[in-house]
Amino acid sequence: MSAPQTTSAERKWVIRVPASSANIGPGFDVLGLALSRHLVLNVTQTPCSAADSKVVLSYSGEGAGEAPLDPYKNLITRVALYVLLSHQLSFPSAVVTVDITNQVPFGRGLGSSASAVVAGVLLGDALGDLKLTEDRVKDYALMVERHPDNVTAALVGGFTGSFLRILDPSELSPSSIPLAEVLPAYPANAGPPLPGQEKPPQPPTNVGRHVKYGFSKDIGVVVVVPKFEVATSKARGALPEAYPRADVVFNLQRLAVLTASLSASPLDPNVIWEAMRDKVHQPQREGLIPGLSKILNTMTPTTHPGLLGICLSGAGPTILALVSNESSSTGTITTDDSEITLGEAKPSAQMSSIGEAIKELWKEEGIEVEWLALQVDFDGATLQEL
Ligand SMILES: Nc1ncnc2c1ncn2[C@@H]1O[C@H](COP(=O)(O)OP(=O)(O)OP(=O)(O)O)[C@@H](O)[C@H]1O
Ligand SMILES: N[C@@H](CCO)C(=O)O
Repeated sequence: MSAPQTTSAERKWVIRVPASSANIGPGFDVLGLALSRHLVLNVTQTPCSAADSKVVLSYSGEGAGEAPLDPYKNLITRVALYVLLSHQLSFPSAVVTVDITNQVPFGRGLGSSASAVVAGVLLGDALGDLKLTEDRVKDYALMVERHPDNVTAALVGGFTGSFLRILDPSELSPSSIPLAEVLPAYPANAGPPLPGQEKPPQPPTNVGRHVKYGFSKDIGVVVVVPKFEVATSKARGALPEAYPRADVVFNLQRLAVLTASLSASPLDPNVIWEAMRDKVHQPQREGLIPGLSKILNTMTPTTHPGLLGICLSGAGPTILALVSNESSSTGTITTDDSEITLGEAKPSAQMSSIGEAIKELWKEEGIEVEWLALQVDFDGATLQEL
């Protein structure tokens, strides 16, 4: 490994990555929608001697108290270190402070790990002065989070479709290294990797490919977030290895219609609602998310005017409802339960009634929830040097 890079002046960056919802019904491991909640890193790098070098994390918001503050254990800084090591670099000879503010709840199906991984790649990019392209950032993120739906939406923003490319034999070895080698577990008395150790290869190029679909500005988003977590690994463990052909066709037909129907004018609630139904992951996850099928089948455009479609968000347990946006605006408001701020949408009467209706249905299952009115984040991840 080369000596850590040295710097001559203080540098500061802000890294901002949106939350995301994956699948959007039939698009399992394909579709993603970036949402207006954010993970924000304020980073300062102050030059110092190699002996005084350190990385200091502070953390507030979602996951505070749970996310490690040791830079060799925190997901964000471990990913940054992976990017640096694969360029034969390490953390710089500097005091690096990373102030993390997180609005993306853990394990709820709102893409917290994808936001953290994308933020980590951008942190490594900044600290190593690597000037990675967007595609290269995606390659690194996909080496850690190995399905592309949340990562793509968090990185590029908006409504996305993505796939993993079939790799040539020559590319297979760097892409198939185990996650434990990409992100090694450092010892309990954590410290930097020893020189000569832990040099993961750089990923192949263009590991994932994506498109951005149109998404009507007339659509608002209500997310209903239960007060319990479902780990993505557990939710994936609930899925079978093989599916009946009829179920695959059911999803493919709806996926094709859904991607175009969300940018149509006028929006057709009956088409969108039906196109957001799924047979390959939602029914299988019912056991982990009590009341899921009841809610998805009870809430329709007929019973709840303004509702366009409804689905599980990512691996759950959050439910995502797309709602006609016409009378909402962005701002700060107070509801019965909480103050809603920071880019969330001021809910229209229809959004409020849909959020409350889902909350009531979940109450019947003994599950407490919080609902939020959000908008789509069309910008995606940003790295800004101050
Ligand atoms: N900001 C963060 N800082 C550190 N670790 C994080 C951060 N965000 C997420 N993580 C890690 O990722 C885990 C959550 O990942 P998981 O894939 O289970 O859920 P999710 O990404 O929120 O859901 P989904 O992928 O279904 O949208 C957390 O328990 C934590 O270990
Ligand atoms: N497509 C993934 C999203 C979760 O990260 C799943 O549903 O398991």
